[in-house]
Amino acid sequence: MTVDLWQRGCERLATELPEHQFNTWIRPLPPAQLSQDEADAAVVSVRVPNRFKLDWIRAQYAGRIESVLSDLAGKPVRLELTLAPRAEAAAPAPLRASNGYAHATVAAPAAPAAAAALAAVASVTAAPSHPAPAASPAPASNRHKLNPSLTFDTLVPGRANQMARTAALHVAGAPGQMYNPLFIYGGVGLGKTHLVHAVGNALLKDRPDARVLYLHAEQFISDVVKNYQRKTFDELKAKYHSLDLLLIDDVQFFAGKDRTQEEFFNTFEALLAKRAHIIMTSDTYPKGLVDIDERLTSRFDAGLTVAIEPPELEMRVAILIKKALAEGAEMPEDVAFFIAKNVRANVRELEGALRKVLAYSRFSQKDINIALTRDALKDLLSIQNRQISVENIQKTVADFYKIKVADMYSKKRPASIARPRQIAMYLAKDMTKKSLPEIGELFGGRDHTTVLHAVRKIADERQRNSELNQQLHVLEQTLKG
Ligand SMILES: Nc1ncnc2c1ncn2[C@@H]1O[C@H](COP(=O)(O)OP(=O)(O)OP(=O)(O)O)[C@@H](O)[C@H]1O
Repeated sequence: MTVDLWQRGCERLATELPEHQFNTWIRPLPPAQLSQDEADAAVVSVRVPNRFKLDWIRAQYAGRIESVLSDLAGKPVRLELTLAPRAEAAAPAPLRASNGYAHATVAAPAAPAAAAALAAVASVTAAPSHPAPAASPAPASNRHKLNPSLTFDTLVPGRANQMARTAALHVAGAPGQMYNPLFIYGGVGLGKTHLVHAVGNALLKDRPDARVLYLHAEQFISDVVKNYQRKTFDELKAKYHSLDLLLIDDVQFFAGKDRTQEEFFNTFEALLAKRAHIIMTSDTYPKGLVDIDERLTSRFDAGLTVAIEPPELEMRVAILIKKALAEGAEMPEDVAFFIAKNVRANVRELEGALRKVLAYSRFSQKDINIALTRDALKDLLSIQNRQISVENIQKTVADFYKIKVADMYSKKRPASIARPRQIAMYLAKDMTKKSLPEIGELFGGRDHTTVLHAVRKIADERQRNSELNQQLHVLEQTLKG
């Protein structure tokens, strides 16, 4: 009866929630238990594997779940979320492993309640640190690979990295406890490496004797090869299995490397067994990794998987201002907006543009303003202007959503066509210098108010819908070549 109610509730939620939200938060939950409270009201209890997920589900979805269940049961149903016991939480959820659901981008919090929940999680890190696992002093070599300038202080927070940053802060404050392993994924240059270094640096500040190792997946591969040739696997074990915190970047590089995967699996199991923490980064979510054994990918997904998204405009501006200050330069806000509007790919490119502007200003001994910035970035800006035309946008968007280019000018209205058309209008306004009437003309002689409506709608939705934001980001990158 309960399972049935819960099952039906899930089926309903699957149709009402965006797919990636359902797959990330609701689908992995185990079947619920039904009971009655003192007032004889129905209570549905669900066990959630960790506090982070519990806070998030409570803040974001509890009301929705209750109303769906109440509706289906024909009477009020109260949802009770409880933490699963450790052993239960640590096991990879069989449902996830077997059904291969798409573990997509984690949505950024929209409601204040969610922000409060996150703040509550973050504040846990301020508590005194947990007792360190018994360890002899760390060999100095175990700490060498951390970059001391990549800290939480130098990482600009924003919607794009909110979940990942909060989880990372939590791990830094209480390694070996929750979110183990922590799996951080996202596109190039979005701050994954920065974040994992920040955890390592924070832990070492707190516990200088902790054994922390940061390395790129390729270094692990070459270590395995070296030890394989020399038949010195005990050395490999001694190096990795003794760590308190392993930070490993770009695990997608393990693809097709069977022996490495086997060794990593052993390392992984050994570290988790002694409650050492593992943080991994990758360009995709665990189930999206190719040529990596499912035995590994399901373990990657067994702790917490979070995305880092491309930063939105305001965050790009904040990053520019902060990085300029760190270089001893003052960046006027209008200039920061100008650069941020023109350089959107990722933070690394943003840094590149900033370096050019700062160098140009120093070299010409002029203050930083828009005119100087235009000059400094003229190559970059002219490449953009040359490449992006409305026709190009229409073709790219039509290809992306698998509709005909002709549908961009047609009067057809089904959502499968109208929405890509609105997206193309939005991009046309954002990425070209064309006016609303000109864009309307190029979209089959539509009125400028139609274009305006599309531009506003997509811009607004982009703020709230991380899946759309990702798609737009891909389109923007494609258009910029
Ligand atoms: N939120 C941020 N605040 C400040 N600096 C940032 C932020 N995000 C990224 N950066 C900076 O951008 C640069 C690129 O970041 P990083 O190397 O961490 O990216 P990545 O996601 O690991 O990329 P890749 O997949 O290419 O390794 C670094 O210099 C980093 O310090």
